[in-house]
Amino acid sequence: MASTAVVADPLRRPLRRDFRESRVYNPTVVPKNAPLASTESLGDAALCSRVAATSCRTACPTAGSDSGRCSPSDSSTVLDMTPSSCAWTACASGTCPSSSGVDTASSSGGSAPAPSIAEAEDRDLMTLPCTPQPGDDGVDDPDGWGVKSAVDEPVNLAFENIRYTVHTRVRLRREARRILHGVSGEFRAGQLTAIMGPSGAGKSTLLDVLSGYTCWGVRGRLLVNGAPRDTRTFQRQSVYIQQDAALHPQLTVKEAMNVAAVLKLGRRGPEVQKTIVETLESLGLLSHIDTMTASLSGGQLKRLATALELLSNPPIMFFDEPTSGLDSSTTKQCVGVLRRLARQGRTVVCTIHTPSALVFGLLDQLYLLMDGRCAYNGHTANLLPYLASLGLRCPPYHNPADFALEVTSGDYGDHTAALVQASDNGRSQLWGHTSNTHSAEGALGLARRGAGRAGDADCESTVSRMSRQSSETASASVTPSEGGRGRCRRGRFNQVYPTTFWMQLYMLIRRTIKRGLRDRMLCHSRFYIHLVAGLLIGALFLDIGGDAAHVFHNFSLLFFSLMFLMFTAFSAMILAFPLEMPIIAREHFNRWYSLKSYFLAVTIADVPLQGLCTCVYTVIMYYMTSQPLEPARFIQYLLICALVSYTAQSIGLVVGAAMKVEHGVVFGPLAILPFTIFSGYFVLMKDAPSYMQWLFHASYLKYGLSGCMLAVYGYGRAPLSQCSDDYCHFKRPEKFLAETNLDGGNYWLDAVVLFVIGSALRLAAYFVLKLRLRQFRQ
Ligand SMILES: Nc1ncnc2c1ncn2[C@@H]1O[C@H](COP(=O)(O)OP(=O)(O)OP(=O)(O)O)[C@@H](O)[C@H]1O
Repeated sequence: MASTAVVADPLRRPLRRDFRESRVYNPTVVPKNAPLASTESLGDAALCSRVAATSCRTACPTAGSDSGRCSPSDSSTVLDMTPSSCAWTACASGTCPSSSGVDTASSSGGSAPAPSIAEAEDRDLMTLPCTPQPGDDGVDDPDGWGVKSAVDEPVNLAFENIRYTVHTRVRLRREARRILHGVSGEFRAGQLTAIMGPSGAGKSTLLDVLSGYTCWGVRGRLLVNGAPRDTRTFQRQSVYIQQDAALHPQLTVKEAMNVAAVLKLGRRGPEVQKTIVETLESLGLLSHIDTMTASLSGGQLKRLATALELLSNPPIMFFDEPTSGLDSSTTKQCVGVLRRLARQGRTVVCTIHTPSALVFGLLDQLYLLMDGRCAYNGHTANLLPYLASLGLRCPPYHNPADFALEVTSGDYGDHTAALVQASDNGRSQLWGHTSNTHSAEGALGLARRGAGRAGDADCESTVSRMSRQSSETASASVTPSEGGRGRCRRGRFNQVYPTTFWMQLYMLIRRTIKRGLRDRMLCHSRFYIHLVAGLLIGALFLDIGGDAAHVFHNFSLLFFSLMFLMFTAFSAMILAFPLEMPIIAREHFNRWYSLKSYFLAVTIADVPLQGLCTCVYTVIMYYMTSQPLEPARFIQYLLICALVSYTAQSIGLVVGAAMKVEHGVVFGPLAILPFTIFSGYFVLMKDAPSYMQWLFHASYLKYGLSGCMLAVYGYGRAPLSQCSDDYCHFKRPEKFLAETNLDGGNYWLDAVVLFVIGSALRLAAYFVLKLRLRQFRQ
């Protein structure tokens, strides 16, 4: 009976309690020399209990069985398929959770309602003085996926009447489309909640909305620990790990963790290193600490994405399809990790597709969506009774998760109205709790103790309260809520980050340079392309620079060189943002850094490489083609080339920020071609129709070409000494400048205009990126 007290009052458990500690929660309750259940029987008992909640086929262990092994249930149980119809008996008398010891409603040795998987596991954990087993939440844990640290402040999240509308264009008409139709619910600390539903039901959308990732177009009420959600605080409390674990492939696990630690914790040192090691160890990644991210498996990538966000020990974690692409064993382990995170007092919410019966049993709460409405909101163990109450009986030998999806997909007819009504679109609390569940009551306890702001001593559901308030004020349906436009904008872009702007910039520049150096395609090949092109062009136009007979060829050479540098600089940049967008979205959303520091880092980090490439090409070409070997002229020429590269990079940044890779590759060159036409090389400005001459002023390449020509031929250059023809009309350089309409030019003005255009475009690229990021999240 001692253990009864423990289980009956889970609220007394300390908040900062390691999951493993729960096994010996109250050592005084259980005598030291109490008989222990065998490892085997415990494992089987846990397994039996898990299956009990999901499928009664193998749920009911033989009453009084010492072995504790599962035995097939009788046919009536099979047909009934409701967990409550299953008998639950202790697996090993005296040590395992006896019915009398756990549930006061069930008498010793008699039949008691079958616990859910969560109940059974937690019962095991809370009452048994057993030796810690691998996978102490009931999941086999060969990799040691235990998670150690508990949260400081648990957080309950409630939402009421959430509506989300998107605006799409159909045949040039803007049409509003409602994705979420006034759903409500509550996700509690200490529980693992899964959002399930058929494809397109709105699972990811709901997660996006609840996490704050999507906020434009959202209406409804969101409460955190009973108080209206404060976006900034919530950002600090929560992390969102999206479906595709977008990570930098060129970093090792350790490097990725180090960057995350500095940016998320704002400090380094031995303490932080210890945290990193512990986090990696707890997620089974320590042995891969020096592995490049690109070499990690899908499951390891997802774990790394979790580890990165776990560093800041957030009390709320959102996971979008964390098990997608994983095999059944890894899926089980992955959900086991989420469950452990929840057991440490976190609110863990994930979307999941067709979980197996075993995985389904690891979930605490289920939020079932169909067509943007809530079909069920309650404990996983109550799902089948709930459906049965609506006349939807799960066929024998069927996975309850599959059955729920079939029902919501319409395989058994259209039950949308009945399901939405029965769940009151998520408001109903009828199915939320099972008696004696660690999860539910534990969460309530956490909420009571940790969430003082809620001040909700009588455990009245936040949703119920919100509903009541809504009906009292009768304004819920029209009140622009926390998700409203203005709040959304302010909240997202004026965040407070754990580190200063300069530290973010420093870390991001370091990371970008490191990645760049390891990216052979973008870094090494870029360098060699410039080297080879310099040699080729130098060989083709060998020694023509000082020959008055080849002034026009030299003009073409200088123009081509500008074009070459322009295209290479542009091409390198159009890929920068589109490929990184998922990473930027995740890291920026999870408060690693501001967009400003990221943008600046990306643009600064490319300067050394682009500068080196420009120098390599220019030096080789300049020397081989015998341009004037005067330091001032060479420096002026190099500067103009660098400024053209800078401006072309800026255009690449604008295109990269505005378009997807595939669009950028097609439309990008079109964005820079007009600059070449209006550069003054093909048609002189004075020869163009007067109504088109302004376009020459808008072409930055015109300033580049003018600057180059002035650097090479301008400012009183002496007549060319060489003339390989009988007659050389342009022996005097100023004559050629006059011919090309460049004689009145000013080198420094060209340089300044180029710099201004390049900088203005960069600023534009920043705002385009900001806009794009916003669209990316819609
Ligand atoms: N920005 C948007 N514009 C137009 N429609 C959208 C937008 N976002 C979501 N939708 C639509 O809303 C519905 C729900 O999308 P969501 O991605 O949330 O579904 P889901 O349940 O997560 O699906 P899946 O399981 O296939 O990932 C889909 O029909 C989708 O096409």
